[in-house]
Amino acid sequence: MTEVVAALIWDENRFLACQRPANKARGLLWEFVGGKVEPGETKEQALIRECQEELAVTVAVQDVFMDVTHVYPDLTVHLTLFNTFIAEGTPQKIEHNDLRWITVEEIDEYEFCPADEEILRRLKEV
Ligand SMILES: Nc1nc2c([nH]c(=O)n2[C@H]2C[C@H](O)[C@@H](COP(=O)(O)OP(=O)(O)OP(=O)(O)O)O2)c(=O)[nH]1
Ligand SMILES: [Mg+2]
Repeated sequence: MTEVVAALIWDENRFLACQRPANKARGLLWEFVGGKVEPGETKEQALIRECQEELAVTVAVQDVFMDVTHVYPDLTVHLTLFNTFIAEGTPQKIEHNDLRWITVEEIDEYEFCPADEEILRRLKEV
């Protein structure tokens, strides 16, 4: 089981959707910014690191919005999605193919990673 952390970043009524690079697993699917927790890191530390590496922003990590487990052919992901806000910086497209601030009404226009489906359903409810 691979521990993955991701960030739900809101700006008023929009959240940040990130398109994965073409050359990685789940290439060109949309995701919440984040990545794998490294040995010796807490989930919060991993999420702050990933947001710095992938977006060049510093996030403040709040509570867990939701966690899900999904089995892919290549790995089983336990994804923990945190509510966060940007404490410093503006998201930069360092590694992603595209970045978009989207409303929950726009979710169906984007093809997200399969592990995110349950999360997106819940987002549409709130
Ligand atoms: N970050 C992120 N990963 C997700 C989401 N949904 C989902 O299925 N995943 C999967 C895709 C990847 O297989 C895995 C996360 O790996 P990653 O590629 O982001 O990991 P990483 O940033 O640490 O990159 P790397 O060092 O493995 O190259 O979890 C999501 O919403 N956000
Ligand atoms: Mg990542």
